[in-house]
Parts: sequence; structure tokens; C-alpha cells
Amino acid sequence: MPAEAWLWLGMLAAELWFGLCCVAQSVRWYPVRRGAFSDRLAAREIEMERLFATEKFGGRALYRLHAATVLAGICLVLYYRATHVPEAGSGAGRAAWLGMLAAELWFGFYWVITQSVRWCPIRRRTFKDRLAARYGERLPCVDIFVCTADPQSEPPSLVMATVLSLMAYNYPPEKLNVYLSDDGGSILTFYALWETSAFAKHWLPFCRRYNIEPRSPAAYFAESDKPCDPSSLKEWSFVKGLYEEMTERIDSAVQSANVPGEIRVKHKGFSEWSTVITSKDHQPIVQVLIDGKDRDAVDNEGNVLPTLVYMAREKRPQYHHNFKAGAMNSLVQSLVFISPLPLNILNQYIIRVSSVISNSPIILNVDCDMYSNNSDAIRDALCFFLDEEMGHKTAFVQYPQNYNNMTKNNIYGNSFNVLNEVELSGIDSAGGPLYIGTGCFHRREVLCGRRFTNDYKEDWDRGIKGKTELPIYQTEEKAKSLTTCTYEHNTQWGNEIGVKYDCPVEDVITGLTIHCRGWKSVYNNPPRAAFIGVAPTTLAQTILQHKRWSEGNFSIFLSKFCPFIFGKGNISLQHQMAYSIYGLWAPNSLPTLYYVIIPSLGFLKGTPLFPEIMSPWIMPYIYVTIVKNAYSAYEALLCGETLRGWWNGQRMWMIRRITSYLYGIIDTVRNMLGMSKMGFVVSPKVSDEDESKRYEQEIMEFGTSSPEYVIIATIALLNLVCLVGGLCQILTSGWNMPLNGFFLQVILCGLLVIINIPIYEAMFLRKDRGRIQFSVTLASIGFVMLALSVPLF
Ligand SMILES: O=c1ccn([C@@H]2O[C@H](COP(=O)(O)OP(=O)(O)O[C@H]3O[C@H](CO)[C@@H](O)[C@H](O)[C@H]3O)[C@@H](O)[C@H]2O)c(=O)[nH]1
Ligand SMILES: [Mn+2]
Repeated sequence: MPAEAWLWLGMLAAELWFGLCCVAQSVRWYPVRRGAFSDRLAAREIEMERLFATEKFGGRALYRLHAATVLAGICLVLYYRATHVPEAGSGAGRAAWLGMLAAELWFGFYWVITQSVRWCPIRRRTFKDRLAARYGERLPCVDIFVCTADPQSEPPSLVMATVLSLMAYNYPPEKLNVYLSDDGGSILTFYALWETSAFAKHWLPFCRRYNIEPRSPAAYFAESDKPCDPSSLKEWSFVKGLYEEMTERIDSAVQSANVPGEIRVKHKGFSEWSTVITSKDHQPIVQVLIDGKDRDAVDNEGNVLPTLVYMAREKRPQYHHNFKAGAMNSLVQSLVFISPLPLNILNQYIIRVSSVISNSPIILNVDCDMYSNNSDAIRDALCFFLDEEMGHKTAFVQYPQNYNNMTKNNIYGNSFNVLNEVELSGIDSAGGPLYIGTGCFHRREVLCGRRFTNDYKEDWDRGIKGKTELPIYQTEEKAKSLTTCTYEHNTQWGNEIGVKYDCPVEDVITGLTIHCRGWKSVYNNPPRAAFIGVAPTTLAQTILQHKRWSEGNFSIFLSKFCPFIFGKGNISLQHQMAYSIYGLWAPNSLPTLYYVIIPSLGFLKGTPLFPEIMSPWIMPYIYVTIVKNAYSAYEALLCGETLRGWWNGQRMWMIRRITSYLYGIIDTVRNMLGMSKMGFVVSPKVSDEDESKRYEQEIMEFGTSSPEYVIIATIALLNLVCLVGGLCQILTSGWNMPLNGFFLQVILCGLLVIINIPIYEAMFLRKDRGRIQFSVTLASIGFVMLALSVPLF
């Protein structure tokens, strides 16, 4: 054998050995895995004592690997964009290219921000049996706040179903206090609550005896079957009859906008309306309909009833009422508390309605449509507050918003499945979920501005011994004096104390300040939904709601409360990023608008804006697009969406960005310039019959001629014209014009046309009342012609 051959064989042996050494790599996996495992073991040991457990989502390593490849793809795309800018002098093509660069930079940046909530999502599980074993019925008092604002868009019968479900919690009734804040100041709502206080005497024992779920009578009778056993059937029918009669009486009072005189004499509270008052101009009203301390206030089995209070804070046209935040603050209270606040606040005895009546250490707040669907939700929440290890750090426990009026394929993308299942769980591991306004249990002290300190001890007996012995009439008078328009003047309410004012998402900004004061929050998403509400059922309502949200979150981002500035040093970077996902909703509108207009126009006018089909640079574009969308579809399916639902979600993704978020930006800027004032348009919880029918059939609802429909129709039409026009040019030029350079533009434009099919139907095919109005179509045709005639390229 020649020497070379020996050398060669030697090399082979050496390389084999080195290759074998790769096996040693496996060792490097071990410590990681073992670490995680022993972690879990430790966790499990501690769990034996803990009131709740925390579990990590599986498959994170795979997720992170995938995210790393997408990030690499994004970098390649940006590199290509930045290095292939058309030469100066190539006119508008260069400008369009730079615009694409800016848009892609934004999308890339925003994608990175959204990774913060996908990095390490966690799930919580509570152990109510341990809570019971440790505390029995020695549990803290709970104040429950329900906010309603308008008997027309929020029908009192719906609100009452919510109130009843909350009164019927599986919790000692003497420790429950339910407050209804009525910003409508309406006798109709008061009347409905008075009826409810009587019906509760039948409803609560019924719930307890049969241990039923859900405890909203409306939901229960709608979804439960008749019991078979004759004696329970008798009772079931009796209670159902009572409930239906009550609802009928309430609805007919609302319809005639009047409470009959013979009823008005039955409770002293009606006399508050003996003079004509309006929702914007009236005296403070506080009426205790059920006084839990009263020994005669019992249900028809002799059990104590929860306290039930009606409150309408004073409203005068010359005073700003601060919407829901104002209502919440009137309800909240605080005793003098020790915290690093200016002296003038310290010295104030700040006491508000719920404090003179109940003063519980825990406050649950819900929107008027969010009924309790799980009668154990309070005990669940207490597992977090009373946990020995984490409890003292927990400021609030947030439940997700679920809705009972979702259609199968989520036509307006309102089901928030991915937000509830993934995003909020992800934020939970970063420091805690946002406060989202409803379905949230707060520590009263925290709402009142207390900072986190390690040595703080909650007085869980507060409210039990604290109930005043004042006669109820005096308590009411005292409470009234705390809900006047001028009460908050020269105090820190709405600023350092209570829910924050001057922000359309008062909840998010309040939660952010709480986190920045050192507190954590917990997200609890039990298998049986704790709260269920009503989602918008028309496109207009959806757009309006998202306008309020995107505007609110963006104005936080631009204010001194910007998570990256205000949160710096107070909350983790991951938490700051998570808050920014929502803070930066609104600015997404501009790059999205750019992306749905310019490439399509470029295709029509022969300006290529993407790499050619044969260029290797096309790969990162294709990779990022396919993988990102495939993952988002997979995530949606995993969260219980249908594939079609995901597709509809993508359409709404686009529509929200080109309408709500655009308006959100415009209004935020106008607000900052002092050109407009913040508003809070209440989302209607009812829709007319014709509309609801179309909603159930998942047909998009237009109907009116609002400007946002013009934007939607214009974009849809523009893409159709560009696609047809561009393809015609290619055909007529006998394929001489290279399709090569336009491959991605054709795909993008084509996808936009496919996703907009329901818009074309609404413009040209449908005949129903919900179609796009002719004036809107006409305006959009005008705008398309304008866009085509402008010599952009
Ligand atoms: O001046 C007002 C306006 C509203 N509300 C109540 O606030 C709640 C929420 O209003 P809604 O119109 O249903 O708004 P949504 O867009 O559904 O609300 C979401 O977003 C709001 C912030 O924008 C949060 O406050 C809510 O909790 C959250 O569910 C309802 O119970 C209203 O009755 C008032 O009490 N006073
Ligand atoms: Mn709502």
C-alpha cells in the first residue's frame, strides 16, 4: 500500500473518532434537562403545601428554534431591502422601495416585540380543597362592583342576570357585597335592581340546593334541560316562571321608559326620581336594597342574603365624570394607609361608598354584561391571595374575557382565543397580566395606591369587624356625600389613588402603575370559564371598540407612562415589551396601509418591489411569510379556533389596522394637540333582529355609510383593479413583460383580493340591508380612480 493510502486511512480513523466525539454533545443537553426536571420536583414538593401550582407550556424549545429561524429570515429580508435600493435618479421607484424598507423594519420590530409573550407562557392551577382545609369558612369579605351606564344599550334585564349570578357565588353570603354603579342614573335600572332583590330570595336557595351552574338565571334557563324528577321539576318551573315574569316586567318598564306609580310607592328609593333628572345632571343616589347586617334580610329558607347596593354618583354638566374610572373610584375606598405618598394625601381620611358599607379587603369588578359562569371563582382567586409564598406579592388576579355570542368561525375576530390562551399566559410569566377592566379581583389597598413592601400584612378580617353600626339611613347619607362631583377635588383620586383618569383604557394604565409599584399579578384561566359577556356583533361596533383600545394603549405609550420609560427599572424588559404589544397596536396601521396599497399599484404600473423569482433573495420572503402564517394558524387551531375562523381573523386583522388603528393614531395625535377630548362610547349589548340574523349566518354587517367603510371598500377595489389590470397587461403583451420580477407582488395582490371577497359581495352582489351602501361604493370608485391617476411611479 502506498504511504498516501496509509495517511488517508489515518485521516479516516481520526475523523471517525472526532465524529464519535459528537456523541459527547449529548452530555451538554443533560444538565439543562436535569435542571428543569429537578426544578419540577422541587416545585412539586413545595406544591404539597401551596394553594396553587404553576406549569410551563410544553414545546418551548421547538418554538424558540422556529422563532430563531424566522428572525434570521427577517434579518435577511431587511438586509436585501437595504442593499438593493434602486439608484438615486430612478424616481418614484426608489421612494417606494424605501417605503417598503420602512414598513418591513416596522413589521420586523413588532414581531420581535410579540415574542415577549410567546417565550415562556405558563398555566395556573388552584387547590381549593387545600384552601378549604386551611381556612374553612374563615374567608375574607369581598366587594363586587358592577358598572352600567345606559339602560338602552345595556338592557337592565341583562344587567340583573349578571347581578344575580354574582350574588349566588358559592361563598358565605354575609361576606358578599354587591354594588351596582349606574352611570345612567336611571329609575329603570333602580327598579330592575329592586325587583332583583326580591327574586334573589328564591334564586339563591335554588342555586344552592341543586348546586347549579351557571348561576345567571338567563344563561341557566337557556342552556339547562328540564329536570326529570317531579318535585325538582315543580320547583324548577316555579323559579323559571318567577324569573320570566320579572324579566317581562322589567323589559316592559324599559320599553315604556316608565315605572308604574303603584310600584313607586313600594320603596323609598323611587322618590329620588320624583323630580325630573337626566343621566348627565342629578344628585347622588345611594340605596341599600338588601342590608346584609339586617336580621330580617333573609331568603325564603331563612339564610342571610348578600348586601345589595344601588349607586348613581352625582353628575353635573359642568363637572367631568371620567366615565368608568370615575364610577369605579366612587365605589372604591381606602382607610388611612401608610405608604410613601405626599402628606396631604396621608392626612386625608379617604372613605368612599363601599367603605362605609362593607370595606372588604378584596374587590371584584365586572362589566354589566359579564355574568359569573363559575360559582367557585372567588375561592379560586383567593388561592392566589392567601398563598403563603406568593400571596403577599399579588395585587390582582385577572380572569380572561369570554363571550357567549361567538359565531362558529369568529367572523369579527372577537373571540380573543389566542389572546386568552397564549398572550395573557405569556405575560403572566413576565410579571403578570394586564388589568383588562372586568373579571378582575383586586386587593383594595393596592387599588388605593399602596406600594409593594415585603413586610406588608393584609388585614383579612377587615370588613367583618368593620361594619358600621350606623342605621342604614345614615349610612346612605354618608355614602352619598362621598359620591358628589366635588368630593375628589384636590385629592389624588384618579391619579395616585384609585383607577386612573384621562385614558380610554383606564384599566391597562391602572394595572401598569400597579406593576410599577412593585406588585405582581396573576392570570387565572380555569377550564370552566369564570366570566362570560357579550361581544360586539357588528363590524361598526368592533371597529369602534378597537379604536378606543388602540387609541388608549397608544396614548399610554406616548405619555410619561410609556412602558419602556416608566417601567424601566420597575418591571422586566419582557414585561415592558409585552405592554408595548398593545401600546403599539395603533402605529401598525401605517405600514399595513402602505403594504396593501403600494405593491399592488407597483404591479399595475410596472414597478417591481420584491426580488425576482429566480433570485435566492426570494427565499427569506417566502420562508418568513409561510412559517409565520402557518404558525399563527396552528396557534389559532390549538386555541380552539376553526381554520376558517383563523382566516376571518386575518381579514379582521387587516380591517382593524386600516380603520380602527388609523383612527386611533389620528385621535391620539389630536388629543395630544388638545384638539379633541377623550371619550368612552359604550358598546351596545343588543342588536336588532335583522342584524343578529346576519351575525348568526356570519354575513358581514355594513349598512351605514361611515367613512371607515369607504377605506375598506377602496382598498378592496384598488387591489382587484390592480390584479386584473396587471394580469391583463401581462397577457396582452404576450408574456413579454417578465412575470419574473412581479411574482411576489402578484401573490400579495391576489391574497388581498381573496381575503376581500366578502367586501366585493357586500358591494356588488348582496341585496340585504347590511350590504355596503351605494354611496360608499361610489366614493370608493372615486378614490380608486384618483389613486390610479396620480403619477406615483
Ligand atoms: O361612562 C361610563 C362608560 C362605561 N361604563 C361601563 O364600563 C363597562 C365597559 O364598557 P363597554 O362599553 O362594555 O366597553 P368594552 O369595550 O366592552 O370594555 C372593555 O374595555 C374597557 C376599556 O376601554 C374596559 O373598561 C372594560 O372593562 C373592558 O371590558 C360597562 O359595564 C359600562 O357600563 C361606565 O360605567 N361608565
Ligand atoms: Mn363590554
